[in-house]
Amino acid sequence: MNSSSLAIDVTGLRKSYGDKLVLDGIDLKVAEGTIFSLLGPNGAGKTTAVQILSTLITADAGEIRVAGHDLSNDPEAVRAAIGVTGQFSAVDGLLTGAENLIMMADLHHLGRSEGRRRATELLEQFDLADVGKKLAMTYSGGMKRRLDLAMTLVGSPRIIFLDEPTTGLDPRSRHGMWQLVRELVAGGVTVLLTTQYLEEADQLADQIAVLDHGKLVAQGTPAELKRLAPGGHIRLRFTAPDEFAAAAQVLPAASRDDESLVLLVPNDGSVQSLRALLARIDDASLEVDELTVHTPDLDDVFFAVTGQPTSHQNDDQKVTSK
Ligand SMILES: Nc1ncnc2c1ncn2[C@@H]1O[C@H](COP(=O)(O)OP(=O)(O)OP(=O)(O)O)[C@@H](O)[C@H]1O
Repeated sequence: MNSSSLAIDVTGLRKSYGDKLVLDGIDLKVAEGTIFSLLGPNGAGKTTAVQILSTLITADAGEIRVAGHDLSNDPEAVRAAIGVTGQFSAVDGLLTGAENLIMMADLHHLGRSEGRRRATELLEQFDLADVGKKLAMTYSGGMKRRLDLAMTLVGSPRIIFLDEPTTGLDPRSRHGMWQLVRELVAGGVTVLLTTQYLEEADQLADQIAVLDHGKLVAQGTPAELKRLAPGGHIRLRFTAPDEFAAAAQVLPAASRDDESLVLLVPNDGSVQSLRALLARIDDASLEVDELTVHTPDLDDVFFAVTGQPTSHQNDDQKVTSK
């Protein structure tokens, strides 16, 4: 990749706290106008990486360029090009949404009328126009996150760091944030996103780097990473032992769990192969209690590359016959 088209270009980044090595020589290449996700469990070093790239703390070693500027020589230029939304919100609960935005506009020296114009525009864009005159402390978690992101955008940054932007949000607010992030990138902004949610990285990221114990253990597009994981299967659960035994005869490739009356049939998750399996079940007049399709997802990748399961390993799509 041509280094001039990289929004973030990091080589050999290292950081220790005392004798604890937090980042052990990581490389990150983030193309302009893309979403790059740094994915990892708690304590992997994600926040430390964002703090370094956004000039809040210094690295022990490494070459870092952000928006074309060398971070150690020209941190001011880096600061002018970036916006950061962290785990700790910049929102002041005792100000209204509009006042929070105007305060940011003042910090960016936008001038009074331009500041108001920008605040109104951002309240609209972030679906906060109705509550713009209410105190931010009355906002829901999702609304506060949206306001926080809107405040980051007041200075029109080209690169945005989002540190775990949806942690603690309900699914609806999480989807709302994802949509906003997609819109920002469609407008040409580059996003570096840290998350511990595999689904979030899968939904948003063009490129994902998996960070574990301060090292990058895998990197690629979501599709490339999924190829690292073992294949998918269809899980069939039966209530009647004789149905289970008959099904095991009909589907000899399946691995069986006699105790829970479950068969795992290797399957690529395509509609075609699912249809073929259902036809075989139908032909043999088998009574299946529950059918679950398990396609390899980033959870499997995570497990494959870190050896640790994630907290939401069993979120498969279930189809129950009752
Ligand atoms: N100021 C500090 N002093 C000492 N150790 C620190 C400091 N900041 C972070 N650490 C340690 O560095 C490691 C990485 O922390 P970091 O916050 O970067 O992880 P993370 O991947 O962002 O996790 P989380 O999702 O919990 O924020 C942790 O073990 C943490 O305890």
